[in-house]
Amino acid sequence: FKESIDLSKFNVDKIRNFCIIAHIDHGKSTLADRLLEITGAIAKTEKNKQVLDKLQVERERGITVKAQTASLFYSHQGQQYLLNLIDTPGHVDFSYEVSRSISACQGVLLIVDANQGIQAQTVANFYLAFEAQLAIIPVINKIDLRNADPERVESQIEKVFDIPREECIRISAKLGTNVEKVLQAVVDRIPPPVACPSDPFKALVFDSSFDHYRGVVTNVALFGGQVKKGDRIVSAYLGKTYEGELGLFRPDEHPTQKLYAGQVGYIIAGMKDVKEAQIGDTLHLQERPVEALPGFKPAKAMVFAGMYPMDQSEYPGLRSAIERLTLNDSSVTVQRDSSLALGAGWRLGFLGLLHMEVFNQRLEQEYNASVIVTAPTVPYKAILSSAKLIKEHGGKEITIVNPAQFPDKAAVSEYLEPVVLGTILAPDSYTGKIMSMCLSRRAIQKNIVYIDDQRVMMKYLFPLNEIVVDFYDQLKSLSSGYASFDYENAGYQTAELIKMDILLNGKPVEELATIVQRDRAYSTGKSMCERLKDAIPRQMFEIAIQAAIGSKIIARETIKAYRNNVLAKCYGGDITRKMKLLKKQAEGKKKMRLIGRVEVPKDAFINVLKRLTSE
Ligand SMILES: Nc1nc2c(ncn2[C@@H]2O[C@H](COP(=O)(O)OP(=O)(O)OP(=O)(O)O)[C@@H](O)[C@H]2O)c(=O)[nH]1
Repeated sequence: FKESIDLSKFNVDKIRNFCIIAHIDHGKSTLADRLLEITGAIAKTEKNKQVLDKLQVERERGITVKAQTASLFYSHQGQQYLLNLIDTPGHVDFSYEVSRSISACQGVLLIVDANQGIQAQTVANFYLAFEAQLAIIPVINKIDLRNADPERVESQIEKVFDIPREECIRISAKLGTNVEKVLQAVVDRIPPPVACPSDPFKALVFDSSFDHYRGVVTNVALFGGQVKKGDRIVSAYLGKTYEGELGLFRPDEHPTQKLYAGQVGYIIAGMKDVKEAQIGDTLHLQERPVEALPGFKPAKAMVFAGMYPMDQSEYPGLRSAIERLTLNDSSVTVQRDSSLALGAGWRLGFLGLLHMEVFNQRLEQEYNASVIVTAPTVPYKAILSSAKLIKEHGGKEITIVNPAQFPDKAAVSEYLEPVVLGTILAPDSYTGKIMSMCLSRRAIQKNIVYIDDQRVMMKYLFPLNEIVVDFYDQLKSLSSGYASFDYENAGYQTAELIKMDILLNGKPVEELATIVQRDRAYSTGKSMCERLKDAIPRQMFEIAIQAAIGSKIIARETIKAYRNNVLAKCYGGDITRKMKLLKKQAEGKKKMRLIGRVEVPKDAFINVLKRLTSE
């Protein structure tokens, strides 16, 4: 599809910018594919299934990670329209991407599965769109399913979102039923963008990606004026000047000579690093500066984990893989780190646990890197009381992402932990079980309502630390898969935090220090000692494994002494066999770390660090 497109004929009133929001698996990508087919952007073949889900991990997991954009041409009542579909990811961790996609739109298609009804992310996404004052078109999908119950879903939509049921469009994205009606609704119900063609060029950068050949591709929405190929463009954020190519996504890049007010497209301006393409930045012409649009708050990493190469010789390879991946995902923060046991590595910050898993999976799949990932932690804060430390840090408040930086209680007036507001939707028969699970995770109930005669919506304030590991899995399993969960950040609360050390024969093991909730210290300490006991082989002397808070020991395990004589296996005098065994033992030792006199195999660290908080 490479014919030249004359964009000048699309006045602002012929443009609609919209995105599709939905709970995971409710059919967003399938509907997007149908819209692309109907408008001729892609051919109708099996191969084109889920064109907007480009990454391998997306196809495999069936989730959208990175938002994509597509411009569609659509005739309605004798008029040609330019519809810009901005795809959005469908998981809690990526709600940041959803909100930035929304900022380039005037309306959304809110998809709800006709069988499953409203789920947690439907609610979260609805509020993002509602607060941004977008037109919301409710679409009930999968009406072809045998147990579809669109009536009931319409009642839920009326009750929870206060949208009249008559506004719902019932479709089957799979079969294409009523999809045309969706396009008509986009034209009829979503207002055109507010953008004045006679204003100076002003564009919002709402996303960016990295192309190995051409550098950074910025996705832009034009809030005013026009821009042509070769114009000198300035980024308001950095003040740098660029010159670039431009075009539309169809959904592949389709170069054009110009982009006009109200349109959505891309600019490739020779930026080398996505960090130059700040999301929320404003672009303008060099000779016509404009006032910058209100930007976004930068995405905040909420889950941190160490990443190390399996073997130090793989360090350079892993480094370049991480660099390349973060080029395309500016929400990952990277800091160099090193551990005595695991060698040189990084401490990476992610938006959430799934974000971390997806990143990890992409490292392995796309870059063939094998990595050790340590147990995730959340960013705690400390309010300092020691004048000396305040001076050192240049402020009272510090964020702690690494136990090694944990300031002593004597220098701190208050510790804080991040909290999130979680929404759970589930059939009411599971309410009791869910409530007691939430309670055991220190959650405070904020609200509970029935969205119909069988389904309950509960809101809880959770310490983030309590949901960062296996919360979602546990919720799914205790509700036989029927509960859904979403959360938004809700600031910080006071917490009783302490640093727990692990000692081997009295010597602290730096990489096993952890920050724990005071009343969890005992159980965490006990479980770490037990794990270490299993992971460290017996040695020639007794080994004491202890968990300690300051000088107080709170848990202990003992590994009995054992005479590890490898040569005992060789009876007779085969000297080469003896040499081989000795060499093997020496190699094994290289992979060990000596703590005091105790030899700890690398695997022991991996086992303890990896699974540490999963109980
Ligand atoms: N029966 C039926 N199945 C559908 C329909 N629409 C989508 N599906 C199926 O539902 C599953 C999820 O659809 P997707 O389009 O991948 O869902 P999604 O919302 O894009 O998922 P995320 O991108 O991860 O949020 C797929 O197996 C689709 O084939 C429909 O109208 N009817």
